[in-house]
Amino acid sequence: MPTSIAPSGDAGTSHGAVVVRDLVKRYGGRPVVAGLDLVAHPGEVTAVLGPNGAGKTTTVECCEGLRTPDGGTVRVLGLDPAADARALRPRVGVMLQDGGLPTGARAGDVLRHVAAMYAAPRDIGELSERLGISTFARTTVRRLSGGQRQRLALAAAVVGRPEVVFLDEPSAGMDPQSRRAVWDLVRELRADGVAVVLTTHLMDEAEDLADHVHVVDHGRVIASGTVRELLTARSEDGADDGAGTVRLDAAPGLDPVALAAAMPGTGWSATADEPGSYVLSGPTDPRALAALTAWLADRDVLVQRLTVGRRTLEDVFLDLTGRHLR
Ligand SMILES: Nc1ncnc2c1ncn2[C@@H]1O[C@H](COP(=O)(O)OP(=O)(O)OP(=O)(O)O)[C@@H](O)[C@H]1O
Repeated sequence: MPTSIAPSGDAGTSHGAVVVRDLVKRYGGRPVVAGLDLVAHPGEVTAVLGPNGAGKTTTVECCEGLRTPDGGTVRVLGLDPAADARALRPRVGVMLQDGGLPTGARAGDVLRHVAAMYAAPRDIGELSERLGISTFARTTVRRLSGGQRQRLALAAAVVGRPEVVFLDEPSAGMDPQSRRAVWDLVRELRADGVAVVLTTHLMDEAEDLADHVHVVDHGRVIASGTVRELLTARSEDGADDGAGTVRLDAAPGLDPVALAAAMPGTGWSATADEPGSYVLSGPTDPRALAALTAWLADRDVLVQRLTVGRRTLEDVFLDLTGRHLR
């Protein structure tokens, strides 16, 4: 594996609003969560980032007490989510991927009903306004669009002023304006000291919001750290991977190892994404690009497209697994 980014070191501590240790969950004998560790702290956004089927939702559902783990331990605010469900209910907010909302009720009534279950709920009018719920408050849930349901589910998750909030793909299917409203609300929750656990396969969501990211694949955390730590992680040979990515389209069949070796310094890695499409990661500067184009010219290879960009969590995932997040 072309990296030495370590899974979270703090997963072994007992501190944290959410502490998951060595979690195992099987479906039909198949482990979909296979020894997963993570910790989420108050006043932080913790992102669980991974491709479809990585085990993110299953992990969060174990934290919510909706699934029973087959192994390992899960503690939320120091309590067992299954055994202590009653004590946790007023302290934990949950936004499920499918909304989990009663489909026959009107949106506004759903929110009022949920708010009434809490001792000191948020101001419903203010929450509805900022999430744009007022515009569809009289519409029944079954007639709402996917994005509207998401916003209602988010409002229902936070209306009771929880200490911990689990948000599963919170901005999936939303237009840019709604997404901004959701992200602003998440930042406000963090500022209020809430522990926010966010599952997503959207790298920009994780990059923009998360204080700490756990990258999950095949039911395990394969890398963990702040976004900055992950983007500037050091490769196995100790060289700095740097902050740059060069994407190159040219003839298929170029050797990625030779491509990386053509670059100045030791901090370069390269992968052949698909035939004729290459991604190089390393300290991108004018000298590096000159070396690359000279190497290609020496081999009479015509560049069809060459783009230079900053490294993203997508690149980190690609480096770790050889696959794309989506
Ligand atoms: N109730 C279930 N019974 C059987 N298999 C399940 C069940 N729930 C989930 N799975 C399987 O477990 C694996 C992990 O699913 P999970 O929903 O946890 O992944 P995910 O990372 O949240 O993916 P996505 O981003 O698509 O939501 C998938 O292969 C899924 O098909």
